[in-house]
Amino acid sequence: MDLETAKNRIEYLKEIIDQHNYFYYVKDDPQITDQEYDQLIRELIQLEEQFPALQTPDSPTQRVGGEPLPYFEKVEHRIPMLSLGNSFNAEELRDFDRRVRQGITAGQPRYVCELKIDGLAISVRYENGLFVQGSTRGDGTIGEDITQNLKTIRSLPLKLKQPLSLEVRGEAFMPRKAFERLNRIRAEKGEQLFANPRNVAAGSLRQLDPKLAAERSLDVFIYGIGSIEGVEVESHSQGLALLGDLGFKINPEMRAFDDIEDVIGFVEGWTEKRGQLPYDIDGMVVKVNSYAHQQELGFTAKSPRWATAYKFPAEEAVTRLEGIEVSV
Ligand SMILES: NC(=O)c1cc2c(=O)c3cc(F)ccc3oc2nc1N
Repeated sequence: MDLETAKNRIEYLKEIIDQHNYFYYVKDDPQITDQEYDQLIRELIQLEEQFPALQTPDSPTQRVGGEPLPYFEKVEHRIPMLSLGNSFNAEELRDFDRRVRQGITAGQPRYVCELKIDGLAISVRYENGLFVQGSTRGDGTIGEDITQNLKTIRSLPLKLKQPLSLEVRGEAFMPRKAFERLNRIRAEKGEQLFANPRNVAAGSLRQLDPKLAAERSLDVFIYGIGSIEGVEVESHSQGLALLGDLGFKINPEMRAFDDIEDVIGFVEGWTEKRGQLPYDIDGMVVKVNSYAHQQELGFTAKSPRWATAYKFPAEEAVTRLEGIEVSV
């Protein structure tokens, strides 16, 4: 095969494998069998080995990086990654609503409510549509560069559907089934079990060997735009729709409401239902939808005034201790 033919075949294979990655890992709706997929990947690996000059960083074969890193570089967030203030009950959500209404000068607030995924907050930067860097929140201003580990998360695109330059925020997590499978294997080996999926996700992404991260079946939901060039976005819901169109995995359970009483009904409804989800959530996030309203409301030293995390009441973890029941 000559270079030109190989170049065309490699471009075709990258495109088709990216599409099938999207269907399988982002839409959870595979269009071909695993065998057909593996055949495509194997052909691309062979062609890139035969024609090394044609291998590019955004190739699906580049997801599991090279050798373990000696340490993580530091990354300064251009837009600080803040943390959410908490609301613990309906009355505190009403207080949040009152503060929002006092803080905006025009219009009524519209709220977007999302599941609060219990994982590790990450920031991912794309330039002209290509994944260039991923980092942890760190202290909100300085995080750790975990690019090599984040590239192993198949639901995080290496190449966007449009060549945009932007920075997105999301939560990397371990699905509960993967967590249970991992602990079963550790139990068989007599190793200490992990306490919860969140610890495993954080631990897997903050260790230095990308091959280990690649084995942990991690996943991600993208929940916000840190910064974006060349596109006017006016609201959080519009931003999420754009992120979905670009190929990001967006959590489908978000809902928008105009009345805080409806927000309260929605978040309290999830207190019971959360056990049905294939991943852990530790609450709900309520955000003011309009970016103009968010701009007016601004931030405290460490949190946005336009969002709050509704924390579920602590689950009654009942343990049997020498025959008596205690709630912890
Ligand atoms: N864990 C989450 O599922 C989740 C977390 C955050 C944040 O931490 C967060 C922090 C901010 F300063 C602003 C918005 C945010 O929105 C968020 N939205 C989410 N869905």
